[in-house]
Amino acid sequence: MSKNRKLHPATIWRLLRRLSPHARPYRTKLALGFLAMCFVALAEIIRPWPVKIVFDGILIPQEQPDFVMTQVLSWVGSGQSLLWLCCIAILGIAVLGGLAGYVQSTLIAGVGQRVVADIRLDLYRHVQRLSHSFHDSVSTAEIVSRLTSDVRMMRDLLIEAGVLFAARSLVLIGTVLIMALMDWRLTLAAMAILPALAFLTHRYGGRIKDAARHQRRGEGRIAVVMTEGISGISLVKGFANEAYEEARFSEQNLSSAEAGVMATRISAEMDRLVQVVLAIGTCLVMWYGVTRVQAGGISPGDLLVFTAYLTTLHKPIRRMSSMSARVAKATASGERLLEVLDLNPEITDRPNARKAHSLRRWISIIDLTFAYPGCEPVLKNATLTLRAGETVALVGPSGMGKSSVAKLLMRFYEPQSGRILLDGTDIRDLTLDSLREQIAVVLQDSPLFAATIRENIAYGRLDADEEDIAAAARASGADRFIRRLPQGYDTVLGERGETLSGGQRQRIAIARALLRDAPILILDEPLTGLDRTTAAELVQTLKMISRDRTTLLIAHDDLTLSMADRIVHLVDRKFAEDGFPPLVLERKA
Ligand SMILES: Nc1ncnc2c1ncn2[C@@H]1O[C@H](COP(=O)(O)OP(=O)(O)OP(=O)(O)O)[C@@H](O)[C@H]1O
Repeated sequence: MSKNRKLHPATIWRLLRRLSPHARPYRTKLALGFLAMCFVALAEIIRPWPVKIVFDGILIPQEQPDFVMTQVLSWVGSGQSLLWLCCIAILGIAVLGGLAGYVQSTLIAGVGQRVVADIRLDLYRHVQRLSHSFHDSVSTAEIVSRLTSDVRMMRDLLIEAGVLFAARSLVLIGTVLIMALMDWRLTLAAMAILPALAFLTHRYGGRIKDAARHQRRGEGRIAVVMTEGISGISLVKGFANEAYEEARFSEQNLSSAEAGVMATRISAEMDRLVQVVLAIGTCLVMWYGVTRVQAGGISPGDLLVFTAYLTTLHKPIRRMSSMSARVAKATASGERLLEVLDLNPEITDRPNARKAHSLRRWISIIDLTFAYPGCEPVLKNATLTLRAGETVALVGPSGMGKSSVAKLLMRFYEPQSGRILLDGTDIRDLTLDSLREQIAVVLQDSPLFAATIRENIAYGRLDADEEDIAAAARASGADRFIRRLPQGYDTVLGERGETLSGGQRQRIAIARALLRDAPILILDEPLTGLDRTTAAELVQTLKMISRDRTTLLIAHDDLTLSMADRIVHLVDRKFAEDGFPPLVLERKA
């Protein structure tokens, strides 16, 4: 049996400790919920007593009534008024118990929802801050699944394990206490099945957790296949690969469903065995209880209370066993959440990092060696200087590492050795935010959001006003086509800006970069996929905006290269100035 097949109390404890701070702000509501829960437990415990009183006071009056009966009889007498009192008590218990139950459920469910929202926010914040290496290794859909369904399962853990466990324990302890006061021998007989129930819960909990973990993983994979199939719908249709996608989806779908069926089957199997054990318990109590009544140890009313209690007792025990299954499922989700929460961003601010105030904006890459985890180095002892305000074009065969240089400049990754200096300061001694504030980026396919054009441009500087946004759009040449759109700047774009043409998307991306007004500009193949006329127009715009900025231009084509002051080749993991044999490119006059 694998280590994970059991329901580990230590894991639950670790999860509760880690996640319970989120419940702390709701202490008052939880306390009120707990109070209501005590009322529910009390109602549950006193529920069978009016019937016992009717039995032992009216139907089969006892010669030697017990303490409770003596008190009731001396108070109310044994006539019609006792029957009335019992009826009113039954009603009262139902109404008040129901009310307390309502308060308990609504308060606790409300807190549960809020706690889930807080945990989700925390996780989202954390995921946003994790380094690129994490995002390289985990798919978007997988992250989304952790943020949604796994977090939802946490509510089960916090509420089920933390709160309802307490409620059910209260009922259990109270009932056992009263039973023991009434007749300890009969109580022992009723308790005889507890070890069997505990064993079943323990044994099946681990298996259910295992199956649930498989199901959750399967759901994560479904989300991945689904996201890819839907977001890449043009590709799927273009290659007429609908049937292939369907088969891929169907395989994951089936495997997740099978894991779900397995979890349900194990749950049902456990339920069946629990029922049998409970029936054995009832037989024991009935048999021994009748003997005790005949021997005069307890009254017939007491036996009635006992059998009623047995059902009361069974309920929390049964719920606890099904709860253990839910907790097991939630623990599997919780572990997945902790896996993410326990990760620390690899790239963070150094303790004495200071803010970047780039004045001259020259960049020196010195003796830099960099490799992606587990890969061959992309750069090896590479050295390059970008003087303040110049546009340096980086050229080289595809896959050589040009974009990686840009990512290293933005400190998305850490080099294995060497340094990158900004105005003479190692970028690792600058705060990450201030470093990235110095840089504006235009990529070959800059991502746009499914938001308005205005919001997409303003993403470059969130506090930009209307005039700044329009000015940036005018400078990038986007203003003309935006104004022709029926909703202008309020036009909501399709996912990833797909309702615009490639050239229009690039102009919006340039406007966004312009709005940032950063001293350093990274242009990573900004004209890819554009026709010659559009590209030529954009080159003019880019030339204008890169004039006073230190610009790293990653390019292949001569049109883009015409913007460069200097051309540098990336060959054999090093930078080399122009004139390198495979590419004969002229230095710009
Ligand atoms: N996140 C990553 N993890 C591992 N390897 C990566 C990662 N990103 C890029 N690579 C690899 O590093 C190498 C350099 O990639 P990079 O994107 O920097 O090349 P490039 O010169 O910009 O290519 P292109 O001109 O085609 O855009 C490639 O071999 C690529 O497969």
